[in-house]
Amino acid sequence: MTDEGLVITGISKSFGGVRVLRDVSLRARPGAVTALIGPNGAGKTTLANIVSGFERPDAGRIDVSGHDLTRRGPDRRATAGLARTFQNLEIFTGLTVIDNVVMGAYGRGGAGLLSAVVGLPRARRADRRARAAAEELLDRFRLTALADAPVESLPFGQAKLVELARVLALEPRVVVLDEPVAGLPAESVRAVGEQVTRMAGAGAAVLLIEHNMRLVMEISDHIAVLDHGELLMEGEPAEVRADPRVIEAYLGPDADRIAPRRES
Ligand SMILES: Nc1ncnc2c1ncn2[C@@H]1O[C@H](COP(=O)(O)OP(=O)(O)OP(=O)(O)O)[C@@H](O)[C@H]1O
Repeated sequence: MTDEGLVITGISKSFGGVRVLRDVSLRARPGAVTALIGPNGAGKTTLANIVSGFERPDAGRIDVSGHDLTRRGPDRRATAGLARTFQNLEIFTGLTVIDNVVMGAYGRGGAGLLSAVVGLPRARRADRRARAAAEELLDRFRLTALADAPVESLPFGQAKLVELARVLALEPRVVVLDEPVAGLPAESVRAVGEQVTRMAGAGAAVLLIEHNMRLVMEISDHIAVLDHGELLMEGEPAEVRADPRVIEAYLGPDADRIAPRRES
């Protein structure tokens, strides 16, 4: 069976009688970057919370790789191959850069952290594998020189890269990234963009929530626009950028100045 990636069907959600999402359906295909954009308060993070199991929808369902996960908690979704980053930095302070990434590599299975701590032989093998995977990721993110630095000593941009490397170490099939470049300097934005493209290139279904339109237009294969909790439209970057409804609701009249998608 072909992998369906992330399929969001008919999601609705209200908080205290206020409707935040109304019948939202959306698909993030494996091997592609699907962006979810829209004005502040449109409901993007709420949808990400529902996808990752931190909020329950009032209606609708969430499928990952053909499995209905609507009633599953975040842990069960992680086992099904779903990973998520948050608007705030989620790193393990008190650990080094490499140990942060190793934690991700443990998360994808093997002997588990507890048996590793106890020191079982199988766990030692898993530990070596996790370390090798983490070293490779640090190399990819150009963080090798900082491997043994305490993660909290890093500038925000680099700490964000560590977070992304940890998520990649999970080898997720579906990744939800909530504003991964907010507050990052241009150089880190480029590095994150490269890695997100690479994640999709490796076959992951990426759902990218982001306000940086230059990045969105450059790395997305498909864009969905949420406005007041409803899907306004979806399409390829060029279509979205030119759509009068999207310009009116979100992009503004300078939309044509946003860089087009790089042809590969
Ligand atoms: N737990 C909650 N209780 C009550 N209202 C909430 C809750 N979470 C979100 N909301 C409301 O739901 C609406 C959508 O918020 P959400 O954070 O999903 O939007 P967003 O599109 O992610 O915005 P931004 O781009 O600013 O991050 C907002 O009006 C917000 O105040």
